[in-house]
Amino acid sequence: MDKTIKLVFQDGLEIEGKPFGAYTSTAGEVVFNTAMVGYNESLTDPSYKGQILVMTAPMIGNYGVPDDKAMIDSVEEWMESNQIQVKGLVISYYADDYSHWNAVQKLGAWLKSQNIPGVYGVDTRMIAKKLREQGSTLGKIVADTDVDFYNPNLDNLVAQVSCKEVIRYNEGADIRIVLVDCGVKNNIIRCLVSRGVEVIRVPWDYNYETLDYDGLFISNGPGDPALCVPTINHIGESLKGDKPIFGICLGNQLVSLAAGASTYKLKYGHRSHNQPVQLVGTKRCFITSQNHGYAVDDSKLPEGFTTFFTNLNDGTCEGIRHESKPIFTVQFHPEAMGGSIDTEYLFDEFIEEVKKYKSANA
Ligand SMILES: N[C@@H](CCC(=O)O)C(=O)O
Repeated sequence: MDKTIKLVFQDGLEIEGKPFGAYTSTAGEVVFNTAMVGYNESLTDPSYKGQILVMTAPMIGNYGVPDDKAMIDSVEEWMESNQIQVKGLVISYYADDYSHWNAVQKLGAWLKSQNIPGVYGVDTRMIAKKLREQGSTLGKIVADTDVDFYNPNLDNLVAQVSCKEVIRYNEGADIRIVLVDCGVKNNIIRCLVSRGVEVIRVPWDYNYETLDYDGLFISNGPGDPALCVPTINHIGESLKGDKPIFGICLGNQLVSLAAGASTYKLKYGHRSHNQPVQLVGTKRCFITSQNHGYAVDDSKLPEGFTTFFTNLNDGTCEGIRHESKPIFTVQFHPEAMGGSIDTEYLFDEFIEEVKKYKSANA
């Protein structure tokens, strides 16, 4: 008889599916992503640490998996980090046969090689509707043995995915950017390096004020932002100075917390590549790539800060900026990967601000 595998929710709902990837049990927070493409990028995005990812695109696996070991300029060429970060993957139709010019293996084989279970043959749109109505919930994938539910948001996931030592890219360039790695996606490094700057990637709790640098970047990352106390304290010190600061996703939340704002958990988060955001004060809308469960409460921002972008679906805060200093942060992902690149220009604006700062302080 063919093996089966179950997705079990905390409220008792059990959904039986077919296994692919590793035949093993796991637990985490169940989240859904409605993007039509980008499963390789999502699976390796460190912000998904501790989560069981439900992808609602009807067919997954059809374009295979590229070489996850291939490197360009010291970062994985095709992936967003050096390993699969999700705890498990749940999809509707699994395409075991793949066809794409850069694919080297099947999705199922790749999951198996990293001991990550997959469930297919389930109604992922029903699961998305359930999570939208009830909110994010814990769940588990049960193969041969049962496991306990696990809440990743109680753990310091950032410490697990951050680099352990300082890494420099494009060393010797004129402009030096400190990148606080809370679980950085590789495309953020690519977006900075391709603009000709040196990137000094430091661990999440590193005291970067000991370094010689011109601009500060705070990365994306997993879990509850309020747990990143050392990072928040370091950013608090930086906010007193004049160096340009740019933060993405968790970076937006950490800069906001350091400034004195608060964060809260959204009912089910934003995870897709078609989230519309409005640049406050204009009628300009950008389509953005997103992956987050928490948000900044902009109903009471600290003095000097104002809302940068607003989500046009639910009105939530999509970033803040300082009224007089070159400090701005966004909840969405301007580096995309996969997703729309409408807002990649924010990297250019950041580097321009850093250049201005550097020449004014030369
Ligand atoms: N972990 C945070 C940030 C996600 C990210 O940086 O991608 C959240 O879920 O809201």
